[in-house]
Amino acid sequence: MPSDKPSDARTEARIDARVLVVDDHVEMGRMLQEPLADAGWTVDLATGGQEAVTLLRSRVYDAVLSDLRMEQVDGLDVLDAARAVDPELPVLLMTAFGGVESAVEAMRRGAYHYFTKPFRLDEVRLYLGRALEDRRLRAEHRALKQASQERSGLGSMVGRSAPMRGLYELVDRVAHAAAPVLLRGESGSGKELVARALHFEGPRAPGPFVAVNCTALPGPLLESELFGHVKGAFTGATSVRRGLFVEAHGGTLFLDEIGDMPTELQARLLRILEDGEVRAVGSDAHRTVDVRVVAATHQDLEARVREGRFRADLFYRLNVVTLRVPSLKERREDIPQLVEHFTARSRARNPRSRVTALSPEVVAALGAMPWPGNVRELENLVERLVVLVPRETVELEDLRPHAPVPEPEPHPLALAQEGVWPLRRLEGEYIHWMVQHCGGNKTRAAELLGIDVSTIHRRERER
Ligand SMILES: Nc1ncnc2c1ncn2[C@@H]1O[C@H](COP(=O)(O)OP(=O)(O)OP(=O)(O)O)[C@@H](O)[C@H]1O
Repeated sequence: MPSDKPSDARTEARIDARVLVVDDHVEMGRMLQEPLADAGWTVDLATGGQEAVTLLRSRVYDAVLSDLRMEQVDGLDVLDAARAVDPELPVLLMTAFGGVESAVEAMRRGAYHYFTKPFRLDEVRLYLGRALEDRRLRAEHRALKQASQERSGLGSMVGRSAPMRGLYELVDRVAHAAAPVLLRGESGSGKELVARALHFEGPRAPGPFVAVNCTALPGPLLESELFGHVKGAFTGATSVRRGLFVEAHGGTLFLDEIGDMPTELQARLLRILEDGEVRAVGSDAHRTVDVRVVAATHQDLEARVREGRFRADLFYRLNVVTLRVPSLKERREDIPQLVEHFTARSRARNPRSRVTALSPEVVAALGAMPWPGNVRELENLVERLVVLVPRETVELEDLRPHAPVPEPEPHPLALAQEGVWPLRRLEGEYIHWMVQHCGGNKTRAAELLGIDVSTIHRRERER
């Protein structure tokens, strides 16, 4: 039986939609057309199932309202045709009293709702409105999900330098494999971003991405956080905890700072990686989970293995696929693009800021800084400038209080004034000066010098 009338207010909202009404009695179709058009929808009429099927294949509809019993092509055929062109297209059927059996069959095949004749027009309008609203919400949800995936996939990573291009290629390949991954790289270089990209670029994207920092919790807490615990497993375990491995089922578990994981937990982690079975603290039962582990570290894991602080067997298991995330120093040419990206992001977060850009001198100075804290440090500095500088363009004097701006190197011509330098030496010094002047961006320096970037690399080696 059709359920009770929907009473929710959301059906009141007007939605721009195109509805197909199907009935082989023209008058019946016309009778429905007007009130539905009054509700704000565009209504097409099909006189019979055959015409409806043709229309469905040639136009995009948002909902179908069809009579169930029709000559030749009936409502069930219309339903099948509608679902073949768009499995989410809501189909509502009208049936005479006595046709309930086929209406039930229609519901089984995916119809949204059925009305038993005689029905009231406001009832049809209400259910149709609800179907359209559900469809709109579903589309909206899909769009949001896709946008958030793009934000989390490779699309969220900034930088076109050679090391980053190499990394993207590897991420793309590794995302589709099942083996655990070890990410290595300095603190703040973007390891978590890479872990997310591995998740969202691969087949596990619809599943959960769960991140945990192994240094954030003391051993026993980390253990129950990861593997879960049963009620009463230890003092204070007043409720059941599923654990992050179970939460990440079907997805990815990101174990940040794996080098700091206590050795007892390392043994348990190894067992899960080997047989996929998790046992909650205080429980005898095992649960099989399907989780891809991505671990990250900025430490020298080989040294920790030698010191007996990291299990060699776990290290070998994790080290099958290793990706190295380059430090910011190794990809200085990405700094201008990162600066632009973080400026735009900070502006969006601080709408009262007047800053729209950093001057080319500031960008060049940022390009020459050492960046021990990598991208995170650059991101924080840009945010500070966007919040604090009361001008549209950030100049060098704005930067000085916030960062150790390197003194510009003297121009080689000034140095050479004292004596005579062979032309080749002057050329070498000039190339070096230009690279510094461009904040380490060799591509830009090569452009300004009118030479190939490989010449810069060669001359630097000779220097
Ligand atoms: N290529 C990149 N493009 C854009 N933003 C980046 C990039 N790399 C890093 N970031 C940003 O820099 C910050 C630090 O990155 P992330 O947390 O991924 O580093 P991490 O290597 O995991 O650091 P830690 O070792 O300290 O955990 C984040 O805000 C991240 O969004």
